[in-house]
Amino acid sequence: MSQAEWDTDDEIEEKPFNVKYMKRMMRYLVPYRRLMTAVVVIVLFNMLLSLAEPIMLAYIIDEGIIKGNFAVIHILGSVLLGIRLISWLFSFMHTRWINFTGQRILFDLRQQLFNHLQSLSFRFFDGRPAGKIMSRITNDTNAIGELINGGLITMVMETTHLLGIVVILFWMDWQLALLSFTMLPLLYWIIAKLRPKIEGSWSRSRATMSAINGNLNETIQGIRVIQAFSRGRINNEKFNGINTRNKEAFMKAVTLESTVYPLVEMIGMIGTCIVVWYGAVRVMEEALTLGFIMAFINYLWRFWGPLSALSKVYSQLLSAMASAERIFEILDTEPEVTNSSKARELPTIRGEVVFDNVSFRYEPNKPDVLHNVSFRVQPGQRVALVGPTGAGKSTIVNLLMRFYDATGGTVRIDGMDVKEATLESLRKQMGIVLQDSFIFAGTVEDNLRYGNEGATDEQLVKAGESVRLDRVVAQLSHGYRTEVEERGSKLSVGQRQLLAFGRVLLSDPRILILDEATSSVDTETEQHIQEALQTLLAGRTAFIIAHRLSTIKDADLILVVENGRIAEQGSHEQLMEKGGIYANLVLTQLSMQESVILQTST
Ligand SMILES: Nc1ncnc2c1ncn2[C@@H]1O[C@H](COP(=O)(O)OP(=O)(O)OP(=O)(O)O)[C@@H](O)[C@H]1O
Repeated sequence: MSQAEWDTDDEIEEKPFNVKYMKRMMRYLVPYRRLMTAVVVIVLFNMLLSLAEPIMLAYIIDEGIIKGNFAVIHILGSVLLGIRLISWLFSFMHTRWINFTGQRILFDLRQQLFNHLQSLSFRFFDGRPAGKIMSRITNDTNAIGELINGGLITMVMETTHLLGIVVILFWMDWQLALLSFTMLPLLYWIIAKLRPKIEGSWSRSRATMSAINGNLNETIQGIRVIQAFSRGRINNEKFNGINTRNKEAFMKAVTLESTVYPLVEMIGMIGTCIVVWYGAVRVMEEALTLGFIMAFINYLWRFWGPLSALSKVYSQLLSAMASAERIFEILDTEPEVTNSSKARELPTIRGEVVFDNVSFRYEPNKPDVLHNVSFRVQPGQRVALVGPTGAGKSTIVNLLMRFYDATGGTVRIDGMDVKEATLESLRKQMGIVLQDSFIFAGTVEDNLRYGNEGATDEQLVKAGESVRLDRVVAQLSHGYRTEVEERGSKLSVGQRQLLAFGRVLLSDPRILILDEATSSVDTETEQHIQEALQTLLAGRTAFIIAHRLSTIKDADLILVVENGRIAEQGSHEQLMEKGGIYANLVLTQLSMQESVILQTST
């Protein structure tokens, strides 16, 4: 599937039947093959029982009611009742089993997708909207689950039903059977003409519904910006447009459906009328019995049900094909960054980091964003990455964490190429705190333990104290057990930052990466963050994407990144002496600070 399909608003709802996908979907049934075989046997047996009913009814009429033979009425009546009871029991069993296997298949598929998604590299998520990935895991798995579960059983059941009815009708009276099928071509024509229109409207209704969901999602996520820009009225109009399209598509589908199905029934009725008329003549001629005609009409009525069920399963099948393609595309995407065949555990590291002529590009056909980057960091050194926005600072960090693999050159930690280390042993020894730290739903404690589930309570409290989180926690209603809600929405930006520091401190990484704390926090929190930082950085190699002069000045090594290159490197003093880009940057910052001081003091 092309990237373009991820980018479009409407996903293709149906695809032609594909044997390969079908076989692959059927594989999910394999673990439940015994249960499914039992279901098919029961369903077929039930079908045979139900096909016997009209014939028995005919016998009751002809031999019992007309001839006044109560024994026939009693015996066959009891048999009919018995059949109903058995059918009910079997239906109960097969519905339960189908639901059970259906849920299991959905469970397996969702689990497989979820596990796989977690192993996929950043590049996969770069170009794919989260909403669409989520919809694949929920809607598309449902579509597949419904098909391999209910749909296939319906197909087996209704095809046998249909065949059984046709055979019985021809066996009873082939001329009458042919006569009753005279309406079939008309019926076929109507269904073939109108069904795609109905399906099209339903598909539009679903597509507009997903646009409604997308719009709602964006509105809730972006409510602050929406209100700040007073976009309410414009957004209402936009939503009104999508909402109207959804309503119209739904109304069209319902109107078409309510026209087609009575039409189908009416045509069925015409077929039945022909049989009644012709049958009545033959009953009067005593060529056929009343019971016979009743049974014939009964079978005829049953003929339309399977036809309509099968046509529904067919469109279900085609939409499951589209879902299968999307799901298998995800499952077939191999993680780009993986453990190589000769990957080794990275022993406890000292923290020496070397970038040796490293180049990198995010996409194969795009230009490099890093060009021949080389530097060496000694264990325990503090490195500040500075440079304009888009220069490549985060990219350097991404390569160190192996979120992506360098396209040229090598990244070495303690002399070992990171590509030769197992991902887990590498990332376990690294810690990262981003500018906007992601906090998970759960308690403060859950978030702190995220990188070290086995930490003792004392370690937890100590980590909290070390990063000044204890003062925040003291104000919370349930201390460390306080729920912080999704994304830590109950905490301020600064508090979230301290929590993220605590989390990383408890995981005790050897190399630490920090996207320097935001400036959007108050002076007191800022001071706490600075103090927390000192504890956090002690004894570790640290990479700081630095914006504040104080952090930059204190660094052991400053890397000035510009246009994907290390334009300058050295200590503050060395770079100031050089009088290049860095010195200019510092002078600009200082003059800005001075002018702010001057402005506030006048
Ligand atoms: N996932 C991505 N896919 C494609 N291009 C990307 C991706 N991430 C970053 N880039 C591009 O790579 C270049 C370097 O980006 P990077 O995020 O490393 O810059 P930065 O120096 O960290 O910037 P900032 O200070 O604004 O965070 C930019 O031109 C950016 O557009």
